[in-house]
Amino acid sequence: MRDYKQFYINGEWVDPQTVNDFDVIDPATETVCAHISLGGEADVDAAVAAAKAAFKTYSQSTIADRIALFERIIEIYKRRIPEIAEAIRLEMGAPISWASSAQAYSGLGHLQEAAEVLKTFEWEEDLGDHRIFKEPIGVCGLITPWNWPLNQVSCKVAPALATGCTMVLKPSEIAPLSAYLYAEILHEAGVPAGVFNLVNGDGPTVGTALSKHPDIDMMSFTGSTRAGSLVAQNAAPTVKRVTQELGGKSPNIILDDADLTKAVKYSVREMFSNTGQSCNAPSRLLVPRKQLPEIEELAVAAAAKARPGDTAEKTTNMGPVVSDVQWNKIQGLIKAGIEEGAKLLCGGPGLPDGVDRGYYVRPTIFSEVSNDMTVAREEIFGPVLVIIPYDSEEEALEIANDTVYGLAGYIQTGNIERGRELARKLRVGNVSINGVEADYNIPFGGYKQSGNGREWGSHGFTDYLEIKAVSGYESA
Ligand SMILES: NC(=O)c1ccc[n+]([C@@H]2O[C@H](COP(=O)([O-])OP(=O)(O)OC[C@H]3O[C@@H](n4cnc5c(N)ncnc54)[C@H](O)[C@@H]3O)[C@@H](O)[C@H]2O)c1
Repeated sequence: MRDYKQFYINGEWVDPQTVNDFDVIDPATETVCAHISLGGEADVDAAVAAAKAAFKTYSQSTIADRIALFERIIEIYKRRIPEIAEAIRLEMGAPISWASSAQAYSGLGHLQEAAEVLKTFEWEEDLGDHRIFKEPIGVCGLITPWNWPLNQVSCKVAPALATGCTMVLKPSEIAPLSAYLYAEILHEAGVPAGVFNLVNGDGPTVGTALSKHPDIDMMSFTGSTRAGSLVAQNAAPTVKRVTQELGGKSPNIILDDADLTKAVKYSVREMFSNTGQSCNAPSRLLVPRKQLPEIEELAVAAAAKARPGDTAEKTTNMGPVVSDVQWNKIQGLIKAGIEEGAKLLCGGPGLPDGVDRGYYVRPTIFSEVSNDMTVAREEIFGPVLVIIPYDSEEEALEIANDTVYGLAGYIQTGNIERGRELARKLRVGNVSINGVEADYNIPFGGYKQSGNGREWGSHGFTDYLEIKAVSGYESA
């Protein structure tokens, strides 16, 4: 078993100031797969001091230097993909085929995109007698969750590095292994000492210390709405910028002109991917009431394709959920669905057939759900889909927007123009029509309690930049 107990501060691997070991659990086997250390305020102070000192020179580095740095990072990342995939499999239970493709490659995608954006990004513009400069904001505190571990790390570190910021990363203590490898990659690529620092730890200790720190200029947080709100509250006295990517309960509207077989197959597969643990999962399936019986039948058939099992096995397409805490929470929500009168189409409480260990959840679909039921309102973060019937497109839109969240929306239709019109009326940051996937160059983020700020691509640079207007550029 590898030792992951050190922190990466000022270009070196260092021991924590106080010993505080923590077990990382493989959720597929419920066994310890690694040990990390949980840091404290003193570790945060050392990392922030290193980042603050490094900002003086790194913020002045040339764009050509940063592009060359990204090229080195990308090469090393590619070489280490099999190790990264294995780390993600162990830390959060992604089946190896999924960990090697979607999960590991998402970290690479953000690096490649940032390198591309760097080549053409406009760092200044002239407005009459004035010049507007975009400058790195300073020292950034980055806090990430366990569900897409390197996707989240990379979509923060890449724009921070590209814009000339320095940073302290605190990955999820539940899934910290791939972030450790990421730090090794940055070290090998020659990221200057102090530019990137990693301190492991829990939210209430290290997360709070970062949020409150007077020498941190911005916090970029991804995780639950509960913790994101605490970060903002702790950051408020020092008036630092806070960007948040939080939870979701995203609607997926099947319109009455959709190809039902294709639409339902896609909708169920998309909901169950990553074992339902995606903030933008299409978790509320809104369907025309008159087509409900046919859709229910198609949905059950699609759910039968989910194969929960050994995460090391290439044919497994559904892993466990990340922890016993999440497993128990999901069981409670499934029971609430049954008690509140939703119709259970498949799945339900307990472990899937043939599984006797691991935090596996039965792929579950509820139908005849109304939007005020607990399963329609709360983010479940597991393989649980709810089907909500509607009687008109207006009603579908009303139900879709009737949530505190506003991260993503999905539309299935045979008429693309109709889908585009409806997309404009959804109060969400990202809409996918007919299964078109997001690209790394589009902005990603939410309306309402799903957060603020946008990550990914050139829009993602904005969160890490200050704007300076210099008057005195009048032409002679
Ligand atoms: N919108 C997005 O882009 C996006 C992406 C992934 C996950 N999520 C959301 O994340 C949640 C699941 O992740 P999770 O369970 O790891 O969430 P979480 O909020 O419990 O933890 C996320 C991170 O925040 C830290 N944290 C916890 N309490 C904190 C505090 N008081 N101060 C500072 N940091 C604190 C944790 O240690 C972890 O690193 C879901 O709600 C999901 O929707 C959102």
